[in-house]
Amino acid sequence: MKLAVVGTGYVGLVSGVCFAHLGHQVVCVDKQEERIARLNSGEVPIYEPGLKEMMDASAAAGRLRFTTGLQEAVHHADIVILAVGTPSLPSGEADLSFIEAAAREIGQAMNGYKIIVTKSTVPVGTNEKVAAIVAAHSGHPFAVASVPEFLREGTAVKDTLNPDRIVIGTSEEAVAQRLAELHRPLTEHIVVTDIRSAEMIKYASNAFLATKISFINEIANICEKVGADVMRVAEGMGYDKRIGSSFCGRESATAGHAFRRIRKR
Ligand SMILES: NC(=O)C1=CN([C@@H]2O[C@H](COP(=O)(O)OP(=O)(O)OC[C@H]3O[C@@H](n4cnc5c(N)ncnc54)[C@H](O)[C@@H]3O)[C@@H](O)[C@H]2O)C=CC1
Ligand SMILES: O=C(O)[C@H]1O[C@H](OP(=O)(O)OP(=O)(O)OC[C@H]2O[C@@H](n3ccc(=O)[nH]c3=O)[C@H](O)[C@@H]2O)[C@H](O)[C@@H](O)[C@@H]1O
Repeated sequence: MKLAVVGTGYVGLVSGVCFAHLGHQVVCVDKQEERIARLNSGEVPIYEPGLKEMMDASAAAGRLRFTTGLQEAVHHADIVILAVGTPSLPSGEADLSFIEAAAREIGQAMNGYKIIVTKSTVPVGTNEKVAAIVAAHSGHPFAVASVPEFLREGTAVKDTLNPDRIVIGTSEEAVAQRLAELHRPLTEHIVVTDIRSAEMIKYASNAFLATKISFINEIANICEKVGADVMRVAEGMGYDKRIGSSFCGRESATAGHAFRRIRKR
């Protein structure tokens, strides 16, 4: 398939490289000229095991390009993937200005039917906003879909090529089939649902992981008071398949950006 990925941060770069690795024709776009120049010279701005090797191989095979030209990338693509940042505002709300600007630019660049996929982590209702913005700037037909990303920094390539599940939110059967075809080589666990449920799955998953960390921190406080060893407590709990051992204490105690975003709410 012909893909454009808008945003070459952690999510966009790793997704673009992995889709090219799977044999798709991928054009990655970023508005940062220096970042694109570095990527075009083979320099990878982040370290993820396997990423550079896959990027070099796909670029050499002509399946992967980097550009600042969003219009040419959109013209090339059947599927346009939005992977721009959605940082927290001081209020704790997600800053959707990058999403909105990218949707506007995609609308202006449209030259025919496209499936526009949001991979960025966005609040429920955002894909409807994206659709409204694109429609306001283009007369061409298009569909929007929510395909949230669950990768972790440090294991991003492994997580992308072997995800626990892929979630596809769309209101159109043909779009679901196309996106399922794109992701089928990665996993058999493909959850197809409506757009709002897909957006909610991402937020609910982040919230649940944050809850696990908060819970074990509270248990750690109690352990200190009663003279118990929280690591052994977490291990003893974690063997229970209903509970599981991940996000219960093995990692450091400083949570990542998505956790902080949830905690502020
Ligand atoms: N980093 C992570 O571990 C994960 C992040 N996410 C979500 O994925 C989204 C992207 O995250 P990151 O890749 O970490 O963000 P990032 O901030 O590292 O990268 C975003 C990139 O998009 C570019 N960009 C912004 N507007 C643009 C435009 N109009 N045209 C072209 N390029 C544009 C920026 O220059 C930047 O390079 C966020 O919503 C984040 O919450 C989801 C799962 C994991
Ligand atoms: O933007 C997003 O939505 C994405 O960002 C997150 O990334 P992040 O919030 O940075 O959180 P993680 O990288 O998953 O890290 C969680 C943090 O919790 C900490 N942690 C984890 C487990 C644990 O038991 N204790 C603990 O303190 C880790 O050390 C880490 O700092 C996730 O990795 C993505 O799947 C997520 O959806």
